[in-house]
Amino acid sequence: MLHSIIQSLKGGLIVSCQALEGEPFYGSDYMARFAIAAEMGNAVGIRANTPQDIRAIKKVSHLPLIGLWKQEYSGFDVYITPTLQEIEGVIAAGADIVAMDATLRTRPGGVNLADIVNKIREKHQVLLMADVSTVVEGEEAEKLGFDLISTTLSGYTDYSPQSEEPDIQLVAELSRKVSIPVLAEGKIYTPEQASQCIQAGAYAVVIGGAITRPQLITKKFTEALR
Ligand SMILES: CC(=O)N[C@H](C=O)[C@@H](O)[C@H](O)[C@H](O)COP(=O)(O)O
Repeated sequence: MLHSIIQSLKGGLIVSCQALEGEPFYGSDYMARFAIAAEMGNAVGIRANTPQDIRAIKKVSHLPLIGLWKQEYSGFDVYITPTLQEIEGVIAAGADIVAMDATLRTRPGGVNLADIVNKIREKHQVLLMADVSTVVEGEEAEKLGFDLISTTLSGYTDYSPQSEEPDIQLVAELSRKVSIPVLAEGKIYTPEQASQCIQAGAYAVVIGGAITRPQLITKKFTEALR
């Protein structure tokens, strides 16, 4: 079952349906509609933030769902599903895959990533996705027993390349160096870039803003007219 979920993502597009408070499309109903639109466009999976959005999407879509829960803890940089509490919340909401920060940065509560992975494995049958920003973090995630890796955090840690472009080099290098699937995620704005990621070795591609954040899409066009 878990293996067939991974298989079903191969070579496909996963749409990240996320809006934070303050964004025009903030709200689980909007996210559910984006998920329906993604399915109509032949996406193979959905990525979603918060138990509330995950539940709303699960009601309208049968696509595999990568769940996360962004939470900020004062004094810590890690915010994507940072502690066991958020992980349990995402699993309880019905996510098929739990995405979490798998950087080597200090986590709230001082808990280490290996302990977190072991604790989930003892209790749950769920796939684990490591959101990383470097090759070393990806290699470490494979050793810890993650099922998939995503390049989500490249450009969002202060020691990874700060670029407006997708980190295709990271996708390529990681795909060569680890044996678990590597997903390309972050700053992919065009179909050509998505295709380049697959050619570079990505198992699948995750796109968020370019599909589900209309204010960002609009800005790309208005900037081109300047
Ligand atoms: C860094 C971070 O917090 N990334 C988040 C992870 O879930 C989302 O805000 C992104 O939308 C997602 O990764 C897809 O990326 P992009 O929207 O660039 O296509």
